[in-house]
Amino acid sequence: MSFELEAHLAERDVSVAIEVAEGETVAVLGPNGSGKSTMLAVAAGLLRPDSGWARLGDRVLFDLGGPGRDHDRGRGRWLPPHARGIALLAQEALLFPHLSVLDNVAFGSRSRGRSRSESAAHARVWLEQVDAVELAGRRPAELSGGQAQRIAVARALAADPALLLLDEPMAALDVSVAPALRRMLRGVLAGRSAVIVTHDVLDAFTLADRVVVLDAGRVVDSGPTAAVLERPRTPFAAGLTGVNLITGTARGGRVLTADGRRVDARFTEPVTDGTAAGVSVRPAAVAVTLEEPPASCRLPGRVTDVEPRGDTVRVRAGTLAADLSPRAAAELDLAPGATVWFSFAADDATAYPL
Ligand SMILES: Nc1ncnc2c1ncn2[C@@H]1O[C@H](COP(=O)(O)OP(=O)(O)OP(=O)(O)O)[C@@H](O)[C@H]1O
Repeated sequence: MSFELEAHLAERDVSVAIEVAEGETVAVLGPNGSGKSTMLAVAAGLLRPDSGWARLGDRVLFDLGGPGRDHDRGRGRWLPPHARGIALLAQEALLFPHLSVLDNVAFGSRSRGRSRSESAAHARVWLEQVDAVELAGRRPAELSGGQAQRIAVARALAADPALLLLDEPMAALDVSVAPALRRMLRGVLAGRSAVIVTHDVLDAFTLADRVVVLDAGRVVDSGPTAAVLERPRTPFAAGLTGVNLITGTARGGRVLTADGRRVDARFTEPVTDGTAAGVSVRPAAVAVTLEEPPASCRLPGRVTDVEPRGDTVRVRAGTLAADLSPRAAAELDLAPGATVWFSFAADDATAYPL
């Protein structure tokens, strides 16, 4: 079902909105404290905002009024968590420790009055979906973190939620088990309306149709995953994908930075002179020289960091980064504080309106 939410919380300085189309998975990304968990808690009914509203399908989940809202319908409505048709999956699996895996997954169905055998049969179907049938008889204490999270997914899905909320489901797991869980989630999220909070850009690329980027309690970017992450509008989004973001103003088919540098790049779409524009360029496409190069895209910088990364060396100067071969880095003999030039070919840089 489609989902729409708007929430304003003065005490937390959070004011956010999100839309999820029917069958779509939206990833919510943002630095610590940007409001991701707050947004999920409001959607799940665990936290009441000062104002805002939400609907799931054609049902109003809450309507506490707010800016631009027609207050005559459903005013003051606040459905409790269990009446929303929403399942929230937390970082930790939070299984009932005294119940077997099967009974954990069957719990919701049992508490809705279905028979024991019917609930168990239903639970087995969901255990199959998460590839964990063989764990049915175990207690939560006998599961690994990854296994417990699979069971939590089965339990959440067994309630047949119209919307699934996932709060960093991979965060508490060992990196070695995350890929298998990510694959499983990709299967169960297909065609389902879901919101996933994550710090991991790989989750966004693998699982989400669209992303919403939060910063300091506001939505600062949203759109199709590849467009938002490959053409970032914020330093945070650029940092997630590891691309350089250079911002400025469009002028005569180029981008003019605030300190007067001209950057040539391929524009993805026509832009009007004078409007804000961004340029993204991968660190691997950036060269570093000591002398000012003839390249048309060149920016001066003072080295802040030189970091070996396997077969490349990342050289940073403030927000600019370049990946050099170890040999090139050694020849330049770079150290923090050195003054250098970063340059790249216009063909390697993408410019877009901000
Ligand atoms: N229980 C609380 N009481 C008051 N303010 C809170 C509470 N929890 C969070 N906040 C504040 O609300 C804002 C949003 O926090 P929130 O936890 O939603 O961010 P987040 O993006 O989920 O962060 P993280 O990535 O660290 O989990 C922050 O300013 C935070 O300090």
